[in-house]
Amino acid sequence: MRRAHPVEVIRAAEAPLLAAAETSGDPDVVMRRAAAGVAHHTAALLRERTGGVYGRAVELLVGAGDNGGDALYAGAVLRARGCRVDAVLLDPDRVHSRGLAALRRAGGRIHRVEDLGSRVPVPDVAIDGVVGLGGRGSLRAPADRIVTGLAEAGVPWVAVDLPSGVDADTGTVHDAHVPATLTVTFGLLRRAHLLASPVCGRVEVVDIGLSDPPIGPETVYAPYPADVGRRWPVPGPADDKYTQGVVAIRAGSERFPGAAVLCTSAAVAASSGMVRYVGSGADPVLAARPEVVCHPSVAEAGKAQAWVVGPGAGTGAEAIADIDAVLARGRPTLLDADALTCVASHPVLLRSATAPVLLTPHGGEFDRLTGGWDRADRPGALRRYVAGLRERGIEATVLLKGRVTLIDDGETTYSVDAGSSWAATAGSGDVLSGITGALMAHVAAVRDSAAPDTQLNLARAAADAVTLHGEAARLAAHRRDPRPGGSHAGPGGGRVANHTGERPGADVDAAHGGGGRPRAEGPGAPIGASDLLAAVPAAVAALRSSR
Ligand SMILES: NC(=O)C1=CN([C@@H]2O[C@H](COP(=O)(O)OP(=O)(O)OC[C@H]3O[C@@H](n4cnc5c(N)ncnc54)[C@H](O)[C@@H]3O)[C@@H](O)[C@H]2O)[C@@H](O)CC1
Repeated sequence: MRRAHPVEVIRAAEAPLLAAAETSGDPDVVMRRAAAGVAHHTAALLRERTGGVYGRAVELLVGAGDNGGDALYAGAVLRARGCRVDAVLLDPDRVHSRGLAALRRAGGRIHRVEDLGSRVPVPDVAIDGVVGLGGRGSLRAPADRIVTGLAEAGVPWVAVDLPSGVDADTGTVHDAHVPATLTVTFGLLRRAHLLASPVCGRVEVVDIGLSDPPIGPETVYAPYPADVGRRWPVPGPADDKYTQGVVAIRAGSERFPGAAVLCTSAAVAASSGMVRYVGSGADPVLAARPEVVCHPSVAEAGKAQAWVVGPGAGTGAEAIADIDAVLARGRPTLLDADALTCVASHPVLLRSATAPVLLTPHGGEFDRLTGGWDRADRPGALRRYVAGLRERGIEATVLLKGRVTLIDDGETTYSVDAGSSWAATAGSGDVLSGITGALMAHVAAVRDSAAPDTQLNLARAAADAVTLHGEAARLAAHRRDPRPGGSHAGPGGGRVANHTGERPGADVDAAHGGGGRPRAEGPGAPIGASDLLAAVPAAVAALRSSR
């Protein structure tokens, strides 16, 4: 698992290093170490983009704090490697004076913002040293104007520590922010690197000598794709269809028969156990997947280790009665879509739950459940909602969907960046429910046979399912890419996305890019939920073979 920490923990981990630097008589020794890393990775980006480093133009946008100091020292290193370096000081009276002197000595040029006028030379790369850990809120004028101008000109941004305009702890991306192609941070990931990964670009961590800090309730986790692959359930020599987990699905309605097909088919594709179905969509479900076992009612369904209720299932009296009946069966249950609407209007329903529940709202459904939530603090709003449910005695885990999906069980937050936004398509949530339900059934079956008294780690299972779903979307979109190597890579489809950083086409598209909006997802083509579903086996294979 990757781990990311709150600012308080980072500052505490840095304190002994900084104290030692002070007493050594070289107070900037740590900063220079950090800056050397920034320069190293910026040079690598320059080589990638322009084929070299010598003679390339670098612009530094420098704020008042130590983040600006890092940028100035990095500029001095790049200058020594032959770059032309221009530093724009946003607050010349409070600039880091020793960093500034170092850049001057190296031959860098220094500008005040007001002296820039209508200067338009476009650098090969821009370094964001506006704010780091000490940043609060949106980029302010005139930094916002400079950032937007360069981003629209297609200049890649390297963020020092984290992109300015992104809150380090909440990961909130303010309207005016730096859309980074690359973020270079120091020693430890900050929460924002996992919570706001799409605007961080590739994240590089430079070793500055920090020790591992303690983990706590504010630590954010993200699974490595290879770990998800290692955990993914596949049948072993002693397995049969029951030992791998049976998931039962109550989904679909006259109005939404497709939800039943997508959800059950995804569960079939995700694991080799068994899938039961209850609902009005038995005919289309069987036409798509004859191996699904259909039942006339919840009461008549056979044994299942986990249940999924809600995709397209309706919100009427019958649907509500079925939610109640499913919860009363005492098995881990995933509540999605219409079931969440029912729970929002009848919160008492959750009282029937005698086993863990996983709620999987998107932002709008989370609005309904909470009566409105603080969008400036996504992880905080989620944690508070889960804590409220747990106070009511409900053993709940909540998965808040998005490009970056958050999962919280009251003690642990997982953050999963899908790595692309191709999955933002109708029916994709039904596929996610099926995958997640199958995985829940598997972990419940393993738990029941090995250690029935232990708690289920539903949050981790959900994080694994979201990782697979994102990978399936990416593969589906890329398999249609006719460029050599971009598509038709066959099952496994090539390299698995590095979800901390890889953002194909991480640049900013001027056509769409007012304010530095990230460009769409590089190569690939839009997909539907059926395409995503069809890519599930390839995604399992890709994760299982990733290292
Ligand atoms: N402490 C350490 O050990 C190290 C710190 N380093 C760097 O130091 C940074 C932290 O430095 P600081 O604590 O000085 O804080 P920052 O440099 O992040 O920012 C502080 C300044 O920015 C202003 N500010 C806050 N929000 C703003 C906004 N939206 N627009 C404009 N100005 C704003 C504040 O008023 C304050 O003057 C780290 O992010 C990292 O880059 C590195 O040198 C590595 C070592």
